[in-house]
Amino acid sequence: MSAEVQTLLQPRYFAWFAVGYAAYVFLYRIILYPRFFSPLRNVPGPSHGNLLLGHYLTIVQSESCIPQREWAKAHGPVVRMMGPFGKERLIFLSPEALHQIMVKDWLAYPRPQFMRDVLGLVAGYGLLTITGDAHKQLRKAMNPAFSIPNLMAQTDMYYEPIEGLIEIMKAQIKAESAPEADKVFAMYEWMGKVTLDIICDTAFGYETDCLHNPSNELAVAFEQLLDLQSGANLAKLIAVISLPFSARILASEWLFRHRALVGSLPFFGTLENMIDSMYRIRTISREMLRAKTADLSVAPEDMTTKRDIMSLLVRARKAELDADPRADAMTDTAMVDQVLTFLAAGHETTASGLSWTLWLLANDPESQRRLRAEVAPVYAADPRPDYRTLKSLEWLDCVVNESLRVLPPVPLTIRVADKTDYIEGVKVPKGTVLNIPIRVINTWKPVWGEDAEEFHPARWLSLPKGYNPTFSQFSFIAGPHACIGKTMAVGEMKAVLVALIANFEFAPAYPGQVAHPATAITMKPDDNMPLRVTCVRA
Ligand code: HEM
Repeated sequence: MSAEVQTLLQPRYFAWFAVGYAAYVFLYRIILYPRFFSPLRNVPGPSHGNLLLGHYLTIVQSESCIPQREWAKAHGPVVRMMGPFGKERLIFLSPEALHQIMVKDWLAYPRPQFMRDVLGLVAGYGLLTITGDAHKQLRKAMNPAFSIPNLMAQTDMYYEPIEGLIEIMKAQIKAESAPEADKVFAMYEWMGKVTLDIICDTAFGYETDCLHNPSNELAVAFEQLLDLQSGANLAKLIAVISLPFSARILASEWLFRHRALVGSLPFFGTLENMIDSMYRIRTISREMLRAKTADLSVAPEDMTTKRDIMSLLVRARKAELDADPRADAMTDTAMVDQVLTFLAAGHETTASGLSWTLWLLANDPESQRRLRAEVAPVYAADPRPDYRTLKSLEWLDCVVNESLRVLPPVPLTIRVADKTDYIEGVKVPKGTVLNIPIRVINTWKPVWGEDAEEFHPARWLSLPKGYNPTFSQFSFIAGPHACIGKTMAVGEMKAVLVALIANFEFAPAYPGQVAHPATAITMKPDDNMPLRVTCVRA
């Protein structure tokens, strides 16, 4: 080694290099580049925000999508905002841009790695985390479970949990000694139980009955996980997950056994409960899979019955291995991840959608009365309306569409540009993170008018001129990554609402009640949505 190289390797020179590099990052990447050199520097948007963190803290500490909505109002449908360390982010709202990002060039705009890692951890490495050919293949295998004939056959399975819910609520109201016989229910908690029972039964043929069994392990673990949902905890998770190998370590048995270590850490302590609940949910999913694999009725030729999600997966794997025992079939761990994806994606979203709908109806007695007038005779004729009947109820359709528009359970999604390209005439450099603020798109005044942020179900009876059926109400997004469970979720919400509205009247729990949407991945009421419930049907 030459003397010059030896000199350069001395610790004090290393320190100088480190200081020089940090100064370069700070001065050039964080201050100079976004202001003077970036091709995005002239895209309209808010001023640069915090020197180091940009608008990150504003976003994490605010109600979901509210800052983005204000920026879009001030700057228009293409907005530049700042992420941490000088990283620029773009917001796009127009149908043309959304079509390019989500539909036409979807492969060039995947979910960013940190998002896939977070989703993989809390919702399994499945449809939500893969892309390209692997995604196309899995989606094709899953589609039959969400076909209209399958959903029509499935609708009747929603009613056992729904009837259980109605019975419990009536009994609890009756037990109240107050003469007006009403009771405040934490509706989000009850919606969580009913949707968990429904998804476990319809998707996995697994009976949880968390409605009657509050200590059900799966329900308790999900409750614990959802209680931790907040922008701050999500930020901690993203910080941890960006470390190498952390995603796998966080899901490992070793960390579960040593989770107390995490609990003792300052700042990151809350991750202990997250590790605990995620591990328990995985264990139960593994049990569901084991039971299903052992169920001999899930035979490859049995295509008429057992079209639930897990049977489809188990059957596809069995057929693959029967044809070639050395085939590279899905492992048990990969199958558990699929189970987790459907449990997580299909349960809490629908519970939040239902809770927000009840909240909006509680604050709009006229819309609620009109809904009751529509559904009560249907319910009286048959308390288990089928798929077609649910679909035919016009006002119910307006209410569900409008609630999902104003308070979408998934308020925001993110993509990253995998190549440099132009969107809406803006040159978007490779690596730019794109914000798709669903809540802002859904309440965009140039499309929906001045009252865009208000709940008016009647607007669906006469849609505005600028309405685009794919991109104006974007709650399930569009394109190859669009929600596979959309039709199921809407049908399930309608079935629950028919029974609830036919039997009960909903009002705010106390005067001046305000809703507080808490967001991490989904947007849920952070106070479990207490509502005052009165029985209107014996
Ligand atoms: C009101 C209820 C629901 C809402 C608002 C909703 C919304 C969404 C959204 C916005 C996405 C796209 C996420 C992204 O790409 O960033 C998505 C994807 C997905 N949803 Fe839903 N969802 C709901 C219910 C369900 C149900 C009931 C299921 C299944 C039983 C489900 C399964 C999935 C899956 C598997 C994906 C990933 C699709 C893919 O990438 O191919 N969802 N959902």
